[in-house]
Amino acid sequence: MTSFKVQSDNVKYTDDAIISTYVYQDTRVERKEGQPLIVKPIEETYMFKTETKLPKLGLMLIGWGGNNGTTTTAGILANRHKYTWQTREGTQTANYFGSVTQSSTLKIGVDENGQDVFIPFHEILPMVNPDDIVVGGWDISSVNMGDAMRRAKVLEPDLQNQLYEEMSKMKPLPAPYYPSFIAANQKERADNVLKGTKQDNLEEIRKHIRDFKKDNDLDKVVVLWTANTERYADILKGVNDTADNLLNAVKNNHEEVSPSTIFALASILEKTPFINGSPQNTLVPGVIDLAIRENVYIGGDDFKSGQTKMKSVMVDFLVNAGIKPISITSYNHLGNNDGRNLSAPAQFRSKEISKSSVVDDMVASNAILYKENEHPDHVIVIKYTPAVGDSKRALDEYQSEIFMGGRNTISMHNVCEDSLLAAPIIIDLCILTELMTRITWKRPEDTEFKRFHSVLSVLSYLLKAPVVPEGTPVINALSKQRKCMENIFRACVGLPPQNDMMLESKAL
Ligand SMILES: NC(=O)c1ccc[n+]([C@@H]2O[C@H](COP(=O)([O-])OP(=O)(O)OC[C@H]3O[C@@H](n4cnc5c(N)ncnc54)[C@H](O)[C@@H]3O)[C@@H](O)[C@H]2O)c1
Ligand SMILES: O=P([O-])([O-])O[C@@H]1[C@@H](O)[C@H](O)[C@@H](O)[C@H](O)[C@@H]1O
Repeated sequence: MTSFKVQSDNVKYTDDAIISTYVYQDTRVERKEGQPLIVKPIEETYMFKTETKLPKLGLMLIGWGGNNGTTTTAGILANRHKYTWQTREGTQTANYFGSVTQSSTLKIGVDENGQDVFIPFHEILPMVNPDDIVVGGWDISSVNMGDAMRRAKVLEPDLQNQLYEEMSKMKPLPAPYYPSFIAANQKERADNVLKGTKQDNLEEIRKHIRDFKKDNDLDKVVVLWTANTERYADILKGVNDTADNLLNAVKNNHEEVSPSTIFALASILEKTPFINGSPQNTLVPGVIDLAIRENVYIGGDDFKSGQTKMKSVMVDFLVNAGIKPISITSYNHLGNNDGRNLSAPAQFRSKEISKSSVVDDMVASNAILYKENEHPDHVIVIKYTPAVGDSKRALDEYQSEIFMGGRNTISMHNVCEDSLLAAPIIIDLCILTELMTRITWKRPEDTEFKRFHSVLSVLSYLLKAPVVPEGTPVINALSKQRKCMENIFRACVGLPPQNDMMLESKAL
């Protein structure tokens, strides 16, 4: 339900859609060697159509029995049942804190007194209520969700006890397990494994998706990978470089096709969006090629939940303040199973790549501070320390060059409760991906509305290493990512972008 109505000739509300005409204002720059930049304001008119009927939505988690999967499931159930539970600080009520759609707001405008008016983010456009999401999924561990929640040791016992009976009835579907892709220390969990060839696995997973949709009477499903971090797959010409080659590679049981890529293919072939919450390169070129061909949304990589999210704020602030970060040392230790998996070099390398690339756009934006190809020293360390469990400790040091050769050092200790930070992000990824399936666009002169590009870069705010359409820029600065998402949704209801100029309170 939305709590506002836009009064404008550019917005039409029909029984089942919101249709807006939006003038996109931007600037185009012409660069000529040795010449001043020529900067031209441009205007392009778009039309957006947002279907307003909400579907019955399912979320199929791969790695359902993990810390993130069980915490996400528990959080949705606790909110749905409005559970409260005792903690040392007193009675706690279920909430969706950490979810940008459920617990953040956006400025919709100013009132007659010039006061800002804010609405809940999820009211800008009709979005599915997370309480209503039906959760299911797969795990190579057969443990039911009640026992897996207990194994995760994330939630307060009083809440676990209230959820246990309902969650213990939830059993994960079997999944493909190809040992070379995750750490050897995960082998002992793998007692719920699909047998047969990769082609058999692909067909079985496709059937799982169809059955889940039918058995729960769902209109739509989103498939999301929150299983363990895999090693990178080699990108091989003739194997995973195109859709047809990749589908052939599956038929040929090729070693380089990972479980996560099998899930991505199955989702796409079932016309179901697929999101990769981990850092490995699940979305190989062949997957992207197939998603485009089948007009299905995909997104990734790697939830942006804690240490990296903070980094994409800190570096944005420093560089935009004209301060030059010269070293970023990011260390963390954690004791959950993800940390155990990451203690293996190949799996750590996947995470190191996604955590390292997060400052590139901010550094590249300031040629005053950084010469071409100059970067801050950037070190990533992750250590497995069982004693801290899911309560990951991140210790970061930002050393920067300041005025007249001075040095500024910012040290930060950030206790990121990994799953309590990741679960709301998983919920947002599900809700926003579903929303995007209801938004289409066209130019006024076009006859048909069409979907956005299959690679959903609008989800970047939620991801450490955003996958974007080929040839388009990767944005990591958190403020830019949030503004992009918010302003696209504002455009869908015919509103201009939030520009924070507040001229009405200056040009007095
Ligand atoms: N803040 C965060 O927690 C955070 C942030 C970013 C990314 N991630 C990523 O999310 C993922 C999950 O994190 P977690 O803490 O829940 O880990 P976890 O180890 O608790 O859960 C992963 C689950 O995946 C299962 N699994 C492994 N391979 C599988 C396969 N092929 N098919 C189905 N299930 C499989 C495991 O049995 C396990 O239950 C990891 O890849 C992690 O890097 C987490
Ligand atoms: O999101 P973030 O806190 O920067 O990154 C986290 C890493 O620091 C952590 O080691 C890993 O276990 C989590 O999966 C997550 O990726």
